[in-house]
Amino acid sequence: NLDWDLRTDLPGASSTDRSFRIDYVNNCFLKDGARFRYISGSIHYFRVPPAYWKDRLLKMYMSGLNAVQIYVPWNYHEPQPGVYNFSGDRDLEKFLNLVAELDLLVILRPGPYICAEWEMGGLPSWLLTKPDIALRTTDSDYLQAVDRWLGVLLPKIKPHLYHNGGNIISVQVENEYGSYYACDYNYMRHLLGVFRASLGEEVVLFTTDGTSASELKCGTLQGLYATVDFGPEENVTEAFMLQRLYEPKGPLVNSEYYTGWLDYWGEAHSTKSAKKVANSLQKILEMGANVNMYMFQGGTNFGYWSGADYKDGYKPITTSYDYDAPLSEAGDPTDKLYIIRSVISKFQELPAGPMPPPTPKFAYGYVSVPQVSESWNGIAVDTSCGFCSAFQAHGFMLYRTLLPQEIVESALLSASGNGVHDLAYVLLNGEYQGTLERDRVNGINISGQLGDTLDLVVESMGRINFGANDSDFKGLIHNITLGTSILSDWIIYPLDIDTAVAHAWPPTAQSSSGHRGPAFYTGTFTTPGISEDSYLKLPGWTKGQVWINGFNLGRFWPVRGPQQTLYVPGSFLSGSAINTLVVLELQEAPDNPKVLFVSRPLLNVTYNYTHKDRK
Ligand SMILES: CCCC/N=C1\SC[C@@H]2[C@H](O)[C@H](O)[C@@H](O)CN12
Repeated sequence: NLDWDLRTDLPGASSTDRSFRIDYVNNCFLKDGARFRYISGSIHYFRVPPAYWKDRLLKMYMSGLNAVQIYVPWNYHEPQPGVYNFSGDRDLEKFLNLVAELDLLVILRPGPYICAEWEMGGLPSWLLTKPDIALRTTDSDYLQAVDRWLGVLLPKIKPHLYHNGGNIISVQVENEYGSYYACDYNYMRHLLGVFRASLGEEVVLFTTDGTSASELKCGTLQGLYATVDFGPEENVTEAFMLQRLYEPKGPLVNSEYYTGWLDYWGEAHSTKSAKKVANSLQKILEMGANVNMYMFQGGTNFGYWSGADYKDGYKPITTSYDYDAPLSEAGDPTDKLYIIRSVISKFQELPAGPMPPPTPKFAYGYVSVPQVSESWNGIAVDTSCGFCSAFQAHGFMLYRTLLPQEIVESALLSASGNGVHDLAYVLLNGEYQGTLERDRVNGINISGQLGDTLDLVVESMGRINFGANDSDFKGLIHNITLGTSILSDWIIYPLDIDTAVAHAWPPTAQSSSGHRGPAFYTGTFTTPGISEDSYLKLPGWTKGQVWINGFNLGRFWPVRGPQQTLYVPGSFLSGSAINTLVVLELQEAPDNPKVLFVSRPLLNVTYNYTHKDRK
C-alpha cells in the first residue's frame, strides 16, 4: 500500500543551517528541517535566448512553482575535447543566479546523457572519433571523457548547492538509464562515486526512470534515490506503487510529468488535453507527491541542436520544442498554464500579482530574398581543403567525385545499406538531380558524361537521442553505387556555413539560375524602432535553414510539417540597423523568392508525405 503521510506538524527549521534532505520516516523532503514538497517545471536555458531567461522564469514563479528543473547538455559546453564554453547563451551560472533571484529552487540534471530530444542526447559527437566507443558504459575512453567533463562542471555546481548557500536541492545522475540496452551497473556506480566525490555526501542524488519493472531494474542503484516519470495517461497510484517497489519509504516523486509531447518532422503536432493534464496533476498533489512538469517552458532547437528518435526508422525532431507546454515556445502563458495554476492554488499559495502578459509579436510582412549563388565553390566552403581533418559536429558536408563512365541511359545512384545519414542533395555539374534520404529514398536515377562532377551535399538532421543502441554516425557511412559499380575517389569538404554567414557573407552577386537544388537566398529589412518577436513563414519553399543577423534560427521543412513557422526572438532583430536574412534552400525555392513574417505560430500542419522527387 502507498502510505504517504500528509502530517504537517513536523518541526520547523531547527537551526540556521541550510539543509535539504530526505525524511524516510515521514516520507517527504525536509528543507531546513521542515517538510517540503516541490512543484516544479522544466525549462531548458539552451532553448531560450538569454534575453528572455528572466521573463520565462518570472512566469514560472507566478504560476505557483517553487522549483525549476534543468538539464545541462555536455555537448553545448564542450564543443571540442577540452574546449569549454560557459559564456553568453551558455552561461549556466548566470541562469542559476537568475533562478535564485526569483526565489526558485533548482533540480539539476547534468547527465552526462540527458536525452531531451537534443543532439545525441547531450553527448558530444566528438566521442565518435573512436568509432567503437560504447557510450553510456564503463568503456574506458567514454569514462575518461566523462570524468574530464564532470571535473569541470561539478566544481561549478557545488557552490550552488542548497546547503552551500545556493538553490540546487537535488541532482540527477544519468537519465532513464533503465531504458538503455547496456544495464551497466558499474557505470552507474562510477558516476555515483564521481558525483559524491565532487559534490559531497549531503546533496540528494537521484535517478529517473519510466514506470516499468525493466526500466527501474536497470536504472536504479543503491545510493541514488529512485524516482519515476509518467504522463496524464498513466494511473497515478499504480505509477507511484512502482516507485515504492524501489523506495518503500521517502517522498513520492514524478520527475517528468508530461504536460505535452515532442514533434517529429512529417508527423502530426503532439498535444495533450489541458483538462487531463490538470486532473492527473491534482491526483499527484493530493497524494502529497513531488512533481516536475516536463515541459513547463519548451523553447526552440536553434541551429542544428535538435535530436532524433529511432522507432521503425529515423525520426528527426522539429526545430520547435513548443511541446504544447504551459508556456508556449515564445514564452506566452497558455490556457493550459492557467488551468494548471488553479490546481496548484489548491495546494499552495500563489504569489500576489498578475501573470506577466505574452511578449508583443509583430508581423513584419514580406521580405524579398533573391538568390545569390547556386554553386558551392567560394560560397561557404573552402573547396581547396578536401579531406580536411577539421572536425565538424553539425550541419552539412560536401562529397565530390567524378563520374567514372558515361551513362547514356539513366543509371541508379544508390545508397547501399541505407548509408546516407541523413539526406543527400545530388548535383551533377552543379545541376540538382534529386535527394536521397535515410530510411525513405535509397536511390535516384541520373545520367551523365564520363568525368562529370558528382556532388552529394549531405545533411545531418540530428543524432539520435533515444531508441537506438548504436552510435549515430553522420555523412555517407556506406558505399554509394552507380548502376553496378561502387563510386570511389571521393573528396570530402566540411561546409562551415555558419562561420561564413556570421562574417557578413553572402556575396551580393545575384544569380539567375532556376531555383532548384541547394542555393542561398538573401535579403535585408528594417524594422524602425521595433524589435519584437515574430514568426517566419516560408510559403512555397521546401526545406532548409535560416539565419537572421547571423543567428541560426534552425531548420524549416514546410512540405513535411507539422511546423510551418520558425520562432524569431525579438532579441535576434535590430530596430535601428538593417536586418539581414540568409536562407539556404536545399531542394526547391519559389519562383519569386520571398519570406513572410507573421505574428502567430503555425505548428500543426502536416502534409502526407509521399516521395515525389521533383525531377
Ligand atoms: C517512450 C519514449 C520514452 C523516452 N523518454 C522520453 S521522450 C520525452 C522525454 C525526454 O526525452 C526526457 O529527456 C526523457 O528523460 C524522458 N522522455
